[in-house]
Amino acid sequence: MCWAGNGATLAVPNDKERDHRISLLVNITGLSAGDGFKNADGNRSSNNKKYINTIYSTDNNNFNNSINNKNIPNNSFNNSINNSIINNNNTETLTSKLPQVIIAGVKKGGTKALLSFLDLHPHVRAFRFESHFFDKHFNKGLEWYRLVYQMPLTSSSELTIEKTPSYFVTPGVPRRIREGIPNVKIILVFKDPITRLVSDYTQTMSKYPNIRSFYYHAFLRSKRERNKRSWKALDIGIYHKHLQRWLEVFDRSDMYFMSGETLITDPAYELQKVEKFLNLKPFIKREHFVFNAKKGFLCPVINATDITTTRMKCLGDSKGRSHPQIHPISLFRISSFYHPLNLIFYQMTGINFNWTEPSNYLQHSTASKLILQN
Ligand SMILES: Nc1ncnc2c1ncn2[C@@H]1O[C@H](COP(=O)(O)OS(=O)(=O)O)[C@@H](OP(=O)(O)O)[C@H]1O
Repeated sequence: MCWAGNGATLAVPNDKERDHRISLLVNITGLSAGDGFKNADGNRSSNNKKYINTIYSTDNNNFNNSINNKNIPNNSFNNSINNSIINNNNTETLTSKLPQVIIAGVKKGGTKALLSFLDLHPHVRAFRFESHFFDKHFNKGLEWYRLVYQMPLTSSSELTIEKTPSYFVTPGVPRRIREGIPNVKIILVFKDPITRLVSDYTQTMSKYPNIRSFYYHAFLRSKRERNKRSWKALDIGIYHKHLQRWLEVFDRSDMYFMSGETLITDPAYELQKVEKFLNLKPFIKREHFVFNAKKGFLCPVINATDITTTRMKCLGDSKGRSHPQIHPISLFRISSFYHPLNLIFYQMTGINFNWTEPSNYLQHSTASKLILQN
């Protein structure tokens, strides 16, 4: 199994699996191998083989485009498909399964780190893209999700896992997941909403360098645009509000809440707890993670049993960005907003995440004395 870092190599299937995928698509679409799928404009694009090859392109954008441009008749997915392949040793049938585990958020909580660390486990197969099936593609049907969206071929002992962080905040998603995959387990990684917010802002800055200041977004924009939507990034951190929707639909025992902070400082500890939650054989150890000074994070190592052949696999550049400095007074003000909401969230989850208290942001600031005195 190989982990695709951000924008890095995609797990390309072997020939056998690729041929199998092609025949599968030909079956479910009713097209012959020479026919082409139509793109969004109704023009025939390329032949199916080329289409499949595009799916397995090593470029994430190509993958997403090929999925978005496709125009496959919906009802053809209602047929039940004999989707299986014999593994290389001819010992077991592998099938594409709907995910048994979904990492449903939170955005910037450490979801990619968690997915890639879990993928170290020999009985886990991570789906490497954010499918957005339950929030954006639900009308395409579960078979589309499972087959056309390329859930990996797995044996009966392997778990398929995917992550789409926007699920956490999208109303309707918990119920869709529950009804679509009744036995699914949900994992949520929570980070201090302030760190999460700054991380989110940093990501937006990297895409739109001319974005207005953090201060503007946090304090001015919502006032000025009182009747419009307030800053969405701020809303994501109102965890108890979003979690309520999940708890109305899922048993607490089917959900695992993780600390994004511990995932950074001691990933093995968190991963071992997840192994228990998923009834996986214990596998992940502290030796699987080595601190990389350049990255500033613990990175997973492949082949951790033999130190001479280990290889570090840090996450890509978009994970672990350096954050802009935000004025402590701004942080204090936002923290004062989140703090009472965090307490409700701690009560709801039964976990004290111990996130930074508002006054801590002011400890080294002269302005703090003024604010605390008044
Ligand atoms: N080992 C390791 N290496 C790098 N980064 C790590 C790691 N563990 C956790 N993290 C944290 O993951 C944050 C990104 O979170 P997500 O993957 O959930 O982001 S996203 O929602 O998919 O965009 C990312 O946020 P930023 O620091 O803002 O980049 C990291 O803090």
